[in-house]
Amino acid sequence: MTEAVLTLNAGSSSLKFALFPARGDRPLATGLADRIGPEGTLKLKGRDGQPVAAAPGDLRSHAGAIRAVFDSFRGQYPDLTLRSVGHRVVHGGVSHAAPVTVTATVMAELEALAPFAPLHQPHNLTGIRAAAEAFAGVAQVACFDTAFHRNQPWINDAFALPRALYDEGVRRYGFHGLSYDYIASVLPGEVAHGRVIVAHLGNGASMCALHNGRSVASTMGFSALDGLPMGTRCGQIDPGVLLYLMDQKGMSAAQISDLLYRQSGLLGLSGLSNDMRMLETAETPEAEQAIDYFVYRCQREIGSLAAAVGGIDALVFTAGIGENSRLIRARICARLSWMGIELDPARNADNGPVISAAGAPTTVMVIPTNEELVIARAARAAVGLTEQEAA
Ligand SMILES: Nc1ncnc2c1ncn2[C@@H]1O[C@H](COP(=O)(O)OP(=O)(O)O)[C@@H](O)[C@H]1O
Ligand SMILES: CC(=O)OP(=O)(O)O
Ligand SMILES: [Mg+2]
Repeated sequence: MTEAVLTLNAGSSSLKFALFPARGDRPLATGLADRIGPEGTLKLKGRDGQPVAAAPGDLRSHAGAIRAVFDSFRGQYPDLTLRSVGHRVVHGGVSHAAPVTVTATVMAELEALAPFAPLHQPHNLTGIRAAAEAFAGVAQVACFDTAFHRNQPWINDAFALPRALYDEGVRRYGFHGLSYDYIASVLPGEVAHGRVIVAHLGNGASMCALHNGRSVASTMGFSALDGLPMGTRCGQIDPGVLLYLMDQKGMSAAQISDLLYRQSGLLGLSGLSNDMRMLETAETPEAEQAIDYFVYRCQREIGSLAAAVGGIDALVFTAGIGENSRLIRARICARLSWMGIELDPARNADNGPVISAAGAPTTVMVIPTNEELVIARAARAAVGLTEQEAA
């Protein structure tokens, strides 16, 4: 019998899967269901990363896609027993500082948080409902992007608004916590207990200042819009702009939401693409300005987070841009020599793990993130599977 846990990361139109064994860090298989609906597609990879044929299935719904993925995995592992399903859930609100097994009460609580993360949370909950339908009786475990930040000091949790708003949940939650949790768990000994800034630079992008492996401050706040500019999100913005859009241009909340979440950031500035790879090769002045803006805001946020923890021992790059773009890393670090940051160009070209120059006071690293593994560990723990690595 192959005992396994499934992890699920639900986006608006895609679902990422990984099947993990009862013990060990390497997935047995991974999958991506894209454009769920009439034109849904399913791509699967085996343990060696090679593509595997998908079983036929109904990709019009999330539940259908989940079943098709699991049937495909069962084709590879005929004696597969699923012990639990772990889900990335973007928002856990004020109370969830750890993963939780989903009950009807928990589900109602998470539904009530949907207005706080309108473009992420509903999809996460669809994933939970679909998995519960596809695998009746199997534990569904919610793992929150916000949980890792819940113990930040009040001063980083609050806005300078009337207290009643704080009390009703208008706080700086911070996101990408599963990614930061993973990075904190693999930091090398000499920096693990120190002060570290982790730059999660993907399509969504944020940074987090860690001290002794715990989150002290982060760039995202109440929503996943704040802080750094992103693929299509604006990042930090003067709230006066929103008042102007409402009062003077008569824009509705839905229109403003679409503008800030889907039409801004790298896409809005470049007029070309949200994809950093494309901007790096495009030779338009607007694409260059979009990169300049991204780099500059990264530098400013690093300075701000360093101030929050009183100076740093290490800077870690992760996620799509952070792991792969030597250009962006070099450009961000170029103006940070005042913080003891100096890159070794050859190490940077090799994508790390250590990319700082020998003898530089601040260690700079590239560490690939692994949100799936954090989810898998929580899904195992929830059903009492222990974590010793299989021999
Ligand atoms: N080699 C590369 N050079 C520059 N950017 C890259 C490279 N590989 C991936 N990226 C960028 O990483 C981003 C996607 O990051 P990812 O962490 O996968 O995002 P998400 O999980 O939020 O969808 C895109 O902007 C993509 O262009
Ligand atoms: C919270 C968040 O921004 O997530 P993502 O980067 O997956 O959009
Ligand atoms: Mg991501």
